[in-house]
Amino acid sequence: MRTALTIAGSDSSGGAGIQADIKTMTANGVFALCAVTALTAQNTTGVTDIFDSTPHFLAEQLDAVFTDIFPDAVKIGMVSSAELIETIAAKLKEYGAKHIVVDPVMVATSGAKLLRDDAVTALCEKLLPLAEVLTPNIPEAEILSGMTIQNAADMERAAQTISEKYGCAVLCKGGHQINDADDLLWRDGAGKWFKGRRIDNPNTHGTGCTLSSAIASNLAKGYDLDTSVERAKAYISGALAAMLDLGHGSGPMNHMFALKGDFVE
Ligand SMILES: Nc1ncnc2c1ncn2[C@@H]1O[C@H](COP(=O)(O)OP(=O)(O)OP(=O)(O)O)[C@@H](O)[C@H]1O
Ligand SMILES: Cc1ncc(CO)c(N)n1
Repeated sequence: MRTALTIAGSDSSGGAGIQADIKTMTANGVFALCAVTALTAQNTTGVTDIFDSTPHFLAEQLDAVFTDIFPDAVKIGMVSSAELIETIAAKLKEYGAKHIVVDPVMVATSGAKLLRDDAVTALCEKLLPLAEVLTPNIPEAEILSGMTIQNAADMERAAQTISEKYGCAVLCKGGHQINDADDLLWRDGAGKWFKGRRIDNPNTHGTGCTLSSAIASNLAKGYDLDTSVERAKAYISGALAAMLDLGHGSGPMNHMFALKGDFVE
């Protein structure tokens, strides 16, 4: 069985972060490994508190994983401080990790800030150059490119700028602002649009975590990047289309939409 590692924060509401990643990897047929960067006290209406792992304890988790079950792909999500980012970058280099997907998580769907301002530089200098693909949404792409994005042409310019700056592919997500379900992949000097069917579902908590984990799962299984993005979009469309409705805010998706009924021996 292929394996994928998520390095991310825990979401107590189960819809984003490590929990979304593990469900996504499992649903996509790979064995999920995890290293927790932080605990968040969070639900569908917001984040009330964050408790960071120490850099030492994060390094211990990464050593434990890489020296035993070497992951076929790695997904990185919420990492709130420069010290934790530096720890991850050093360990990924030490072990020669492959197929690294970085979701540059900065702000939660609910508006909570998940990355400290002083950590943006560490993210850009240490982690982004290790990535095979980055998956920013529009506000994140604006910060990483230093440009304002108002339309599809701006998305293309920003993705190209980020890709050239950090030497990796960039999947800029149209998200909830421009072309809801249309994402742009910029790689090797050219852009390709992945058009999605817009699903009228207000419950989008954890969509970014889910998409990046689905891409990592497909890379782990040996698919090329274009195919991995295509398959990840099909997966997230299925999870959104299942129309789960939990909680008082923007709720989680049904990651297990393809499971049929209860397990019986
Ligand atoms: N209503 C929708 N219908 C279909 N696909 C959608 C919809 N909303 C988002 N998506 C898709 O979900 C994926 C994640 O994109 P999104 O822009 O929501 O990420 P994000 O803003 O990083 O997520 P998060 O809210 O978890 O931080 C993308 O592939 C996007 O096209
Ligand atoms: C732990 C965690 N990671 C990422 C996100 C982004 O959706 C979130 N809300 N919570």
